[in-house]
Amino acid sequence: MTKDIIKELEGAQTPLYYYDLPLLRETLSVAKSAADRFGYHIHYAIKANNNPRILREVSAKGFGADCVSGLEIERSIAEGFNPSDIVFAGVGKTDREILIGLENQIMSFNVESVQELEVIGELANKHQLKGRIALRINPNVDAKTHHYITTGLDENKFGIMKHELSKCIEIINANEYLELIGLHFHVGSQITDLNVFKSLCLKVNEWNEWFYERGHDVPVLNLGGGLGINYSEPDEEAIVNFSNFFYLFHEFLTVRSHQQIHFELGRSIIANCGTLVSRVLYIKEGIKKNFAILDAGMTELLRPALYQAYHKVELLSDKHTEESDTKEEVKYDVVGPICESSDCFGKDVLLPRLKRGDLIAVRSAGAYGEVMSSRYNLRQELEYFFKE
Ligand SMILES: Cc1ncc(COP(=O)(O)O)c(C=O)c1O
Ligand SMILES: N[C@@H](CCCC[NH3+])C(=O)O
Repeated sequence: MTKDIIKELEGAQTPLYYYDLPLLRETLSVAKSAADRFGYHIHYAIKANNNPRILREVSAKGFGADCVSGLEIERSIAEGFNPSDIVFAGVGKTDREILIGLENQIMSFNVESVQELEVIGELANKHQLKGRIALRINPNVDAKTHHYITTGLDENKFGIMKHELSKCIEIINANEYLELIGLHFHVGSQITDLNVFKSLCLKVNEWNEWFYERGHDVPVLNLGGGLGINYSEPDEEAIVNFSNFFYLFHEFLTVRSHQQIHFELGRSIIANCGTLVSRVLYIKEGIKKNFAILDAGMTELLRPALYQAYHKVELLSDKHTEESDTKEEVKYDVVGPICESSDCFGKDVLLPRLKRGDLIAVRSAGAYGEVMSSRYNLRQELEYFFKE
């Protein structure tokens, strides 16, 4: 963050979400050109951040959208995404949400159970609207990430059970309003070990072959998202290595010439473009610990409390260092104001000696930050700052 922006933030109401739009544009360009090299398609996972200003930037670059609710579909269309580039996943789609997808003729329903497929079939029939289907298969690949954000194991609720796939094919074949367009996979989020994606490719190859042998030469293979970022180095690695990621799929996927490869990327696109900016309310020097109490808490950024996730915490106000004659550093538990002991952004965080009013940045908060915020404790509405 440049000095002039920090100056502007000094006078702003906190807590606020700061979004770096030039970095977002650069990230989108890098991701797109890395994907274009292999003719791959990217759908931005709206669930990571559905702020309308962000969505407009993403849709303007020609990305598709990956949605998990009817309202996400409606918002993405309102913010410029083309319905024919929208995919719709989720284990609990309501009839109303399915109808939104059908009426907008989205690219595909990523179907997660036999019953859901039956309901989509009934509604498609009733309204005489085509429902394009991608069957979400649970490939039983360990994403080696936090167990709360692992989705592709047999014990997870996501995807259709292997023994029910033949039944799905029967349902689709029997309904002229259903069309099988593809297979969908997603094994988890914040995956930093690329070998996980290699294992996924090998499973996808098997399933692609399995369907082909049964007469279904599906045009679309959707590999989901999950590419992780480096939370420790938000400046040094502001943009993840999309080239390596896509190259891996190029190397290990066996694809027939007409098949299109799709991805659903959320975190890797938006995480580093967002920072939660907060102010130190109080410093409490305890017996065993020093606490820096911020005006932001788990209500603004839930990830540390929910997944013990690491986010880099930094002092923003540079006037602090100019004024201070020592470079003394102190360890703080950086906590929020919420009545929960898990309301903590970091323990024993080494920071310059803080004082009331200092601005604090909680980095890499662009993905699953604002969207997971809540009004618990009747918190005030979030504020925003967009770097243009
Ligand atoms: C089905 C599906 N697709 C895409 C994503 C986006 O994942 P990420 O933000 O890790 O790229 C998720 C979230 O994990 C998901 O559940
Ligand atoms: N909300 C999670 C990721 C879940 C992704 C959606 N399946 C996080 O903050 O890391």
